[in-house]
Amino acid sequence: MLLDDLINAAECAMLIAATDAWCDLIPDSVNDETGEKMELRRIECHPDGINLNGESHALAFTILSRALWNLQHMKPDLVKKIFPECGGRFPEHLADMSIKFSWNEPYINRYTAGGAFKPHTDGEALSILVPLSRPDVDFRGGGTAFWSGKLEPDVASVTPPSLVLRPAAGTAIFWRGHIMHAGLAVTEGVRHIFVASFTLRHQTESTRQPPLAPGFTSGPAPSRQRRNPFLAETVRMDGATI
Ligand SMILES: O=C(O)CCC(=O)C(=O)O
Ligand SMILES: [Fe+2]
Repeated sequence: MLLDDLINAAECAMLIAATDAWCDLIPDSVNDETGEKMELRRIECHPDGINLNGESHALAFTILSRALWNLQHMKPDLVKKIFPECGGRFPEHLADMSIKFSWNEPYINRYTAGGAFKPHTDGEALSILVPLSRPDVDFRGGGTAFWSGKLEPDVASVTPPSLVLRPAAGTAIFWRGHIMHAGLAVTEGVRHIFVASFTLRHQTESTRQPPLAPGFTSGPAPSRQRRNPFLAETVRMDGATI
């Protein structure tokens, strides 16, 4: 499924600049066996991260909340199927959910000429990928390939894909975690994408309420009114939320 303009041009440019600055700072990864430079670098852009600038990490969270917001309005029935953890009452139950990412995702993948990502499945409930750079302007080749049906990665790598998507920068691609896909080789230029695979899960009491620092009191139990989990809330020293 495709969703136009999830990230605007200025936001794409900001994420690209932050990624390139990080790559300039940290020497290129080198293949341990061959000693060659890796043409695919994966830079963490986690909402809780600190490696890029603050705007990038905040934007990662915004991108995901925008994506879920749009999905729940455009495809409510599909979203109920994808996230059965929400008890079929998405989005009301979103307030009780937290995001469990695959590995250290979200990442920004940066492909230079020759860079590719072999066929694989992401394994979580939902994957979202947003190209940040412009096909045929910033890079040539590349794109995301998909295979329909059940096949092993080594079979997929010698089978023509069923679909290749090379959408405009800022357009989101969504797919389910069991679908075989790959990043096709970039032939020229640099291709940047934002990518995250995740499942929603219930927050436990321990994730909901971190232990208080010495000197702080927890105050009365918070009320169970529904809140938008994407809005930050401030807890006063007496425990009330403002
Ligand atoms: O580059 C692409 O189009 C695919 C990237 C991907 O599948 C991933 O990072 O998990
Ligand atoms: Fe993937």
